[in-house]
Amino acid sequence: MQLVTETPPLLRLSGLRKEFPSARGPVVALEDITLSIARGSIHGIVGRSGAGKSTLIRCLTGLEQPTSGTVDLDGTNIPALTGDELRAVRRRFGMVFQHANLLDSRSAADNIGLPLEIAGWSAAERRARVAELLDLVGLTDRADNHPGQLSGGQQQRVGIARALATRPDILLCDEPTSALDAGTTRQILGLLRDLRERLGITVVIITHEPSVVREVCDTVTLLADGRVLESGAIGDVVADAAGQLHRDLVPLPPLPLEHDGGYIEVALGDTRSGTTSVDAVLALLREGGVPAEVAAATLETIGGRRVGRIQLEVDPARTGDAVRLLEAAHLAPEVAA
Ligand SMILES: Nc1ncnc2c1ncn2[C@@H]1O[C@H](COP(=O)(O)OP(=O)(O)OP(=O)(O)O)[C@@H](O)[C@H]1O
Repeated sequence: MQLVTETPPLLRLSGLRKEFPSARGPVVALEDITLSIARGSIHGIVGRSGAGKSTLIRCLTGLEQPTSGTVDLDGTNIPALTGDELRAVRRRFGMVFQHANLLDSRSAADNIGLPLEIAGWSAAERRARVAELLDLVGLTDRADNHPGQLSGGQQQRVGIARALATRPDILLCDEPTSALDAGTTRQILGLLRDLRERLGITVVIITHEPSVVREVCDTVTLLADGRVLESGAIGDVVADAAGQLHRDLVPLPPLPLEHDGGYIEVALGDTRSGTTSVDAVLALLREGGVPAEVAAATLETIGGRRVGRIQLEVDPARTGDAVRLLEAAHLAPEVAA
């Protein structure tokens, strides 16, 4: 983790703004986006629908011209490029999508080789590279299968191999596991981590799934309404008990459908405000004269940091007292609605 955050950024976005014209005036899709992505890191971009994730990716890859700001890739400002230079820089990005969108008429090997054909590689060079790529994604024995003979996870592996064919520096993955079940998702995330280790490639993952970020990302950016709301190393963002990413990445089970309002949530573990245990929270409330019970709790290691959340049930008439006691101890309580 330390190594990843200390290496110089491969991508640096600065003051990025994107406006779209519309009949009702300009729509601001991105506003003052400044963030860095370290070489060899796995960076997650999260945010609700409409937050600006797709627009950001399109600006990164030069498919969309930002209204202002810079996208610096290794010292090259992508929005300033045109023609051949822009086409060359686009080849430094490999794209993986939710659905692999493979050609049914072609075998796995021939799907993987397609970008090499387009780039003018000879048949012999293609064969050697495709064999390497099939091995890299663990599909050597499936080379001759057509997409219809492959599972969803295997198809996604072919999609990843195809994205890596021309040796890009950055693998941009747009919701790569959204169409997959939990087990297959873990395998694909394991593959992405493995590729980063073996190839040193930088991976950017757009996702709405907090579990993806928890499992595989070193750093993360939360977008909301076109702005960066939070950004940083996973261990740091989960330690900010008042932050949105802390709540998203350290989930608790939902509250009972019908309840009388006596539920309070508090961060546990090694947060920025100190270390908190379940026992300490319960003792604090008991000593303050507000009995509480644990309705749910979670504690896990994320980004090398032990963090969690606890859901407390208190007498609804004493919720305010409980909140005051917890606030006095700097525990950032939240009354669960
Ligand atoms: N070509 C366009 N013309 C006008 N408005 C656009 C255009 N593209 C995006 N927008 C607007 O910009 C904002 C950000 O959209 P964007 O598609 O980047 O969000 P997103 O986070 O990728 O959402 P989703 O997860 O649903 O794909 C939205 O308000 C959207 O309506």
